[in-house]
Amino acid sequence: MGMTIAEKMLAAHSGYDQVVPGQLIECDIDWVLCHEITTPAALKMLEDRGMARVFNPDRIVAVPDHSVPAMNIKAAKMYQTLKEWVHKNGIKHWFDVGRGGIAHVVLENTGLMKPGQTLVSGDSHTCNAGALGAFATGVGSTDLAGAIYAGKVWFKVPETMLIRVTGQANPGVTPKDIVLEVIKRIGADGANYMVMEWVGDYIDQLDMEGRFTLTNMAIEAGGKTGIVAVDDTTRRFMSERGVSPGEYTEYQSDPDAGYKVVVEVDASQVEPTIAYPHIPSNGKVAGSDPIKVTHAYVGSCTNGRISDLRDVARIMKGRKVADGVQMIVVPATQAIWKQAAQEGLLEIFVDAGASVSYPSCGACLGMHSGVLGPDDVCISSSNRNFVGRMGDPSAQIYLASPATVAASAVAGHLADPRDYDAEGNRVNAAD
Ligand SMILES: CC(C)[C@H](C(=O)O)[C@@H](O)C(=O)O
Ligand code: SF4
Repeated sequence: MGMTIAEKMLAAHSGYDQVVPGQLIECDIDWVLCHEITTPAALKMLEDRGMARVFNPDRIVAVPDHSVPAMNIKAAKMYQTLKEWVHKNGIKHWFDVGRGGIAHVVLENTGLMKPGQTLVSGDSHTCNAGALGAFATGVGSTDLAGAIYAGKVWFKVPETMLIRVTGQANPGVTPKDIVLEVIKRIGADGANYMVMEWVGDYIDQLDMEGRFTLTNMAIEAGGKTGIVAVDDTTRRFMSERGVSPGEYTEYQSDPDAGYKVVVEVDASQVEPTIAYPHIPSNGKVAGSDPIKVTHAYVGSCTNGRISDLRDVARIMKGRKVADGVQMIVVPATQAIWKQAAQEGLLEIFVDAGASVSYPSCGACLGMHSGVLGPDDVCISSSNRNFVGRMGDPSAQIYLASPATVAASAVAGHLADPRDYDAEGNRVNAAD
């Protein structure tokens, strides 16, 4: 039987010609991504065993992002631990505060991580990098320690779910809506320990930013990772980052590859979707209920990219954030922040009455810069709406595309991005 892309990559990294789902392999890891939250525990484990070394200082990318700039002494210490380790071990790719941003988005733009490679990190959204046609997955601190020490991790070869998205999405429908629709259909555990491989003409036409949004959310369906095969869009993205096709391996799934499940999505039938509290699979059509919001958040490794900010600016331009709503916009990286400034997007947000923050995970996981209080209601472009995720357990989090967040911030309640056309003109019933 043929193999899927994921199986081919895992075989190539474990010395086999062929692997099958369920097989245990010892996998060579090309890249280890480290941030300040989970890396200190891994380093402590190694230290306690007298194993404090790194397999290859050139193959580790370190980016503090969750609790930086530090908001308390504990966070400052975690940052120090990461930084001291980086300097002590000569870790080559260090993106300090002011030079980085959210680790996943920093990494995708460096040109370091290439198609066909393997990546682990002590972070569940590591699946993000699968959009490059790579195998990227989150691991716990013990496996992270193993990867830092030996450049290897044990995996059980996952089954693969094929998600075929065909047709043209209607205006106002973004990759975030597509992935929320898929998670709604299959459930928050629908892809448990499976690779989610995205194919179809909708994916073929999708830019890299949209593909990252799709693979980023694999974990919200329980997936081991998300993958999009390399095509001209990927090649162009890599060459814009100074990497030519000769420098990486492209894998395609065989026509007779075995898939555990096939999910068919007609993009033309998908509507702008909002995931209601408290689980990302709780999707409903945007505009169904005008529930009042107190917070609107644009950012995260799912939707804090330049195309997301442009989409928000399209709707915010010349408008105001509704009274009673606190809107926070967090460009995912320094480079995106700068680009947004150059394009005048940040000015649009500020003029609208939004607060523009520095690149970091920010309020996405309720650590700083916009923690929610009791009974707050937030519409967010991030990826998780679990109880207590962004702060107080009584707060309500609604997940949506950046456009839906912007439309809701202006309206002061959950709203429909289709109320605006591609130029940002109001098209449906006026407020
Ligand atoms: C802090 C980190 C371990 C965590 C993760 O693994 O995803 C965070 O990034 C999140 O989004 O919840
Ligand atoms: S932006 Fe949010 S989801 Fe992404 S890594 Fe940071 S905390 Fe996790």
